[in-house]
Formats: sequence, structure tokens, C-alpha cells
Amino acid sequence: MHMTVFRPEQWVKPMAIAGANQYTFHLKATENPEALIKDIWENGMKVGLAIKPGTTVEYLAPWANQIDMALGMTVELGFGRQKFVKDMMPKFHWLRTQFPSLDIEVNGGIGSDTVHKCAEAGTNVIVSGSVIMSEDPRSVINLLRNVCSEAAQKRSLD
Ligand SMILES: O=C(CO)[C@H](O)[C@H](O)COP(=O)(O)O
Repeated sequence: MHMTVFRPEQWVKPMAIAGANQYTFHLKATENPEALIKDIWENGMKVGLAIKPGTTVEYLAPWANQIDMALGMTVELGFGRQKFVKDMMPKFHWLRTQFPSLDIEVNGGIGSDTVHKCAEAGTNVIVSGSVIMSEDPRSVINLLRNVCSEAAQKRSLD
């Protein structure tokens, strides 16, 4: 679950009861990330931690060893069909270098023209909305998956 909400603390238990296996919250939406991470674990879910395009990766770094996934937004929060912001690429690259086994998710404006940059920078989890819905979903999903797999394989050989 990607929770774009204020006070993410209040939804941990309801989401666990509803069957969520991962709870992603926005770092700037809580005053106590450490306690929230612990609460998510204790409720049996994996932890995802999200930052917006304007947030530095150093802000997320102190928690990177305690989470399962980092999410970098490549658009501002709110709605689909926004233009991809490429400023996140150095942040993904830094995260991948520092935390080789961390899941790194990208969300915002991802399709066949933007996925390569993200995969090369180190993302391995892709959110894609409008492009998938506007084209042939099966072939777009296959392409996104293949680009990420090939980039991961190349990293493992380097
Ligand atoms: O969560 C989002 C914005 O808050 C995403 O950008 C959205 O759901 C994905 O859509 P798109 O692929 O069209 O950018």
C-alpha cells in the first residue's frame, strides 16, 4: 500500500487487518519515522519509505537500513499523467550504490521513454498508471519488466 496521507500512523493497523503486506508512507508526513517503522514491522508488514522530488536523499538515508523499500516520486503527489521529473536519477543511483539489496521504487510518468533512465539508475520496482492504461497493458508491462531485469543483471555483472 502506498499511503499518501497525513498522519500515516493511524492507518497501520487497519491496513494490516485488511491484508496489506507492505506499508509505504511519506517521510515528511510523520514526526517520528522510527516509531512508525517499528509499528509497521510489529504489524507484520514490510516498510516502504517515500520521498517527493524536492526531498534530498540524505533525508531518507538514516532509515535506509531499517526499511524494505525506498520510493522516489518522479512527479509531485496527487494525480497521474504528470511530466516525469528526472532530478531523482542521481538519488536512485546513490541509493543503489549504498544499499545494493534495497528495493527502490519509482512512481510518476513511467513508460517506455522513461523507464530506461530509472532502471539504469537502480530502480527495480516500477509504478506506471497512465501509460499502461493508454497502450497495450501486456506489452508495456513486459517492456518495463524486461528493462529492469536487464539493468539489474548488468549491475550484477559489473
Ligand atoms: O501516484 C501518483 C501521483 O500521486 C502517480 O504518479 C500515479 O498514480 C501514476 O500515474 P502515472 O503513471 O500517470 O504518472
